[in-house]
Amino acid sequence: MRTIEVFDTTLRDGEQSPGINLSREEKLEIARQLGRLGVDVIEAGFAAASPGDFESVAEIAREVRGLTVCSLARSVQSDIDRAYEALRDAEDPRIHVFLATSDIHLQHKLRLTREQVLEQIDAAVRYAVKYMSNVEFSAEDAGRTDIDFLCQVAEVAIRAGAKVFNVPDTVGYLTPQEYAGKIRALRERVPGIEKIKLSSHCHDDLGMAVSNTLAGIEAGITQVEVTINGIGERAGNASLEEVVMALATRQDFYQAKTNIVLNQIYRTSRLVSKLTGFVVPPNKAIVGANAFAHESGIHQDGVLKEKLTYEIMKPETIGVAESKLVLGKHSGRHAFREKLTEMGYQLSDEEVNELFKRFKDLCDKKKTVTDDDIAALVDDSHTVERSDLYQLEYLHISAGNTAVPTATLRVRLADGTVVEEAAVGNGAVDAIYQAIDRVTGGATELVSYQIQSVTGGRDALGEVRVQVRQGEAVVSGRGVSTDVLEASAKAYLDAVNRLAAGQGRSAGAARVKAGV
Ligand SMILES: CC(=O)SCCNC(=O)CCNC(=O)[C@H](O)C(C)(C)COP(=O)(O)OP(=O)(O)OC[C@H]1O[C@@H](n2cnc3c(N)ncnc32)[C@H](O)[C@@H]1OP(=O)(O)O
Ligand SMILES: CC(C)C(=O)C(=O)O
Repeated sequence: MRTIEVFDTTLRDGEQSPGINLSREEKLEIARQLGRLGVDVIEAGFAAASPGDFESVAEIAREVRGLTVCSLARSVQSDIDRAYEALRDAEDPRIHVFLATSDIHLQHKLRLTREQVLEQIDAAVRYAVKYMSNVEFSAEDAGRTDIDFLCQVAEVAIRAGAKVFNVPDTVGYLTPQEYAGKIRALRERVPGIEKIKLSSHCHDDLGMAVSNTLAGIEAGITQVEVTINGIGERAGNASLEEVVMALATRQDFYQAKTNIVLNQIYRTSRLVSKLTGFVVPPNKAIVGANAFAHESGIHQDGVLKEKLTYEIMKPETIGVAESKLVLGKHSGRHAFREKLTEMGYQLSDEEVNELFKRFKDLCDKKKTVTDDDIAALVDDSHTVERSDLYQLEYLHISAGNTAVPTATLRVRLADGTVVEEAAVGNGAVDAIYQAIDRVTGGATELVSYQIQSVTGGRDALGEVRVQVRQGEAVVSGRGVSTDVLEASAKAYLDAVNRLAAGQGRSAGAARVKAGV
């Protein structure tokens, strides 16, 4: 089994993402975590870019042990000098020299001929090798470089002393077959290439960075340049977690492994996301919030019976506690029952079926159904069971800053009779309560009214609690709904139902409790 070296460039190419600017302390924190993650090389920055970058590279070189620390440098002596100075205290330093090799870059950017480029590569690598033996050369835009010229470039760099030859698909242009073809051609045609490390560095402009990296490995790449969460210039780089987990999960296919400590992957991803401010999309492979979450009933049923049905890797492998069954409108009874059991409810099949209907109704109104929502549903269903003289069937409110608040409602009585009433009030809630009083015919006084959100977000469940008095009797009522006016109606009816069931306390005791 081959071991593929992981060269992490989160702190160099990753930081080149528009919108990311890490402080020295943040870079050091990430570098330390990359050490725990077990990467082989950290590209700590581009020392010549700024005094801040220089200091970051120097600090990481001083502090982080047990791996190679590297700095990028253009093919000019001043950049190589700065890289060397910054890496002076590293346990195992590497200078990473680069120069573009595609005709487009030569003609428009560098304004050099191919001969001049070969000379500059030779001179730069030889200059860097004077400082240290561990020198990497990158042929920038190798992806669009003519293969004959790329072979010449590799030959010159290797002859000058490069120990690593990197083949960047700088603009993410190649297909996996083309990238693998380039690697095979280099291996077949460049003398001495088998004695050095051959490296990939793929960008994601067409969404093929990971595929190209993996195709490169199939073709003989021995080092992969990657970033955490795939951050990097423009659309980003090949993501470390995807490449590493593809190798780990499909060892049968790739016959290759890495030194990465897999259970540090999730933690590293979270840290980089937090410090860069780049949120990981929920559907991101490996580290996205949904990567191990199942919502649809058929999948949840399968996972409950055997995780292998829908999980190709274990969440705990990458450091995620466990996979989740997310309850939503696509969920089925198996997962719903499992959730109720997990929450400590022991309910009959009939109760679960009844709750399941109400859960589905709630899912149509609410994007995410949380444990609190489910607890509220269960509590609410118990309320209905206890007091079922009046049940709300229909509620319509008309209100506004210039309209007279009006409530129209339909209530079903225990004997099946349906009563409809309408009333106006001081506000929408008052109008509802007036209309309910008309239905029940009771002279009921509202003692207290409280409203709160059960869960977070704009689609949260609202919970209304009321106390009402009828003569000497005072009772409480509770109602829950995504619509606070419906919750208000349900709470009042709950209280009225308790009164009807003779559950009221004496007004004296209630006054003490309610502080009235
Ligand atoms: C594919 C990649 O990711 S490469 C890395 C990209 N990263 C960065 O550029 C981040 C850090 N860069 C910087 O801070 C600045 O660009 C610096 C400090 C390196 C240089 O800044 P400046 O001296 O102001 O030059 P500027 O960036 O405007 O232009 C780049 C110059 O370097 C030249 N150049 C580009 N690549 C190389 C190279 N590999 N070797 C030698 N010269 C190069 C360009 O041709 C241009 O030269 P010119 O001034 O003669 O036209
Ligand atoms: C400097 C090289 C490795 C690079 O970042 C690229 O070509 O994308």
